[in-house]
Amino acid sequence: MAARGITLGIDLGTTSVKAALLGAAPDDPSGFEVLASCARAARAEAAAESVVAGPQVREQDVSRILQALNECLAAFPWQLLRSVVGIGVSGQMHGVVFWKTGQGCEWTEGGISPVLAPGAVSHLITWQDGRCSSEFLASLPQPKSHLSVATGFGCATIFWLLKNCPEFLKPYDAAGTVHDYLVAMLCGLPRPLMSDQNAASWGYFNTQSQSWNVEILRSSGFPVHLLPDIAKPGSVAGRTTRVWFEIPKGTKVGVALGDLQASVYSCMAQRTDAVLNISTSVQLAASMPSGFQPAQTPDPAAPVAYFPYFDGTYLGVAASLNGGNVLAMFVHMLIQWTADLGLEVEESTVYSRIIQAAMQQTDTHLTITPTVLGERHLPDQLASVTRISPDLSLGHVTRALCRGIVQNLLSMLPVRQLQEWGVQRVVGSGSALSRNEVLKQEVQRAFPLPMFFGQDVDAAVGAALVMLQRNLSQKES
Ligand SMILES: Nc1ncnc2c1ncn2[C@@H]1O[C@H](COP(=O)(O)OP(=O)(O)OP(=O)(O)O)[C@@H](O)[C@H]1O
Ligand SMILES: O=C(CO)[C@@H](O)[C@H](O)[C@H](O)[C@H](O)CO
Repeated sequence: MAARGITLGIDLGTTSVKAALLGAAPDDPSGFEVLASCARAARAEAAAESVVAGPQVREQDVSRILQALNECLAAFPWQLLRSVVGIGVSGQMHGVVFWKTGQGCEWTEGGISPVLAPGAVSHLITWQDGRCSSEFLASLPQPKSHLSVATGFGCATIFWLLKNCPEFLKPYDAAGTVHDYLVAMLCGLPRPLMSDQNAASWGYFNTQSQSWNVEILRSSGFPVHLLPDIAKPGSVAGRTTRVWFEIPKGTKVGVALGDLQASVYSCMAQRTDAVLNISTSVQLAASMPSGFQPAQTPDPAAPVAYFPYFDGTYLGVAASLNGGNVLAMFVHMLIQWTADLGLEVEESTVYSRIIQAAMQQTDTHLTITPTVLGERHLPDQLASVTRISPDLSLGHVTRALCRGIVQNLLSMLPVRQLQEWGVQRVVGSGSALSRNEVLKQEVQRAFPLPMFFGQDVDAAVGAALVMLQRNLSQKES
């Protein structure tokens, strides 16, 4: 087993935290090997901290996220952790967490080495947060960016807090995504650093000039001091300030990446590959030709967005809000109905039974449009079920739900468009896909292109791979 030049990748996802240890493997066609990996459910959903926020709020408790991370790292062999020379971090995009500089975390004694615990830090207000209504978003200034602003985007959330509960922001002087927060804490950064991947996901960021829309924001009273400094994705943010789970003090930490870009990086072997990632949400992404520049005005009705990737390139992305989370909602509904009938059933049993039932039901007329959470380009269009026949078995419903998730995505980014971009093959990733044979079948049925399925810790592997391939030989920027 390789024990030199190991990189650690961490992905702070919506449902789970994942970590992977990677080593160089010159004899493998990929050039790397995954030495160990681990995933832990974060179970971080929390009630809103701000009293005015309504039922659409989606917040997560940062201490739960860090606890899941600690569990992942504790599960790795210490011999491998000792050889870590770089840490790459990615996570759920768009969301925002606030903290007080110098007091954002505490290092508590946890056995062999100190453990990171939250200090003066808010909840994470996630990308799934729905507090910004269409009317509220329409009242915000027009961004000078090719990306429009949706609910759950950091800058929209900050505007909402500013207008509805300005007191909430008072104790804090720094903000970032939750993965920017982790990087800032590991390195003791005096000001958070953010890659353009995450900055674009907050809104009011111009990817061409690589700058925030500071004037537009300032003239609307936005607290611009909360905007992080920008750094290149793939560059080094700093070095760890202490030994952490046997990882030596002074280890390089990369600027945090978006989970979308990190997943794509882990499995896009060629520029002609498209990546289909199904985890909590779903993304279908392909490389834009080098030199591609998106139109400079936002189009809120466009189902495809162009997100920054590496080295000034872009990904064309259909990012659906309705993916594995819709299946998870269905599973929780079944558990609740069963409980209402006086019975108890385990979540894992429900997943395996519904998947088994749908494997028996190879086709269905039932049609489910699964957009329970709306889509960013169609926030008010919710889910629907049509063509209901008397045979409404679990198998029919599960198959129709899986098919609906895939068809909804393809209605946003049709295969024809992928082919025009030169896509020749689709790589499937994400744990909602790898754990669900029915979803895989529906993906294979829907794509008239060769399909290849990757691993299920992709964003963590991507974050580690960026460190392995792009950082270790570079000087800090
Ligand atoms: N036992 C199971 N069998 C099959 N699928 C499952 C099972 N448990 C969870 N899932 C699916 O996996 C999804 C969670 O995927 P994952 O753990 O990759 O989330 P995540 O990485 O936190 O998401 P993201 O990276 O988008 O934030 C759930 O939404 C659900 O659809
Ligand atoms: O699914 C996510 C978090 O678990 C998001 O970060 C998505 O990756 C993101 O919404 C999308 O890819 C781009 O908008």
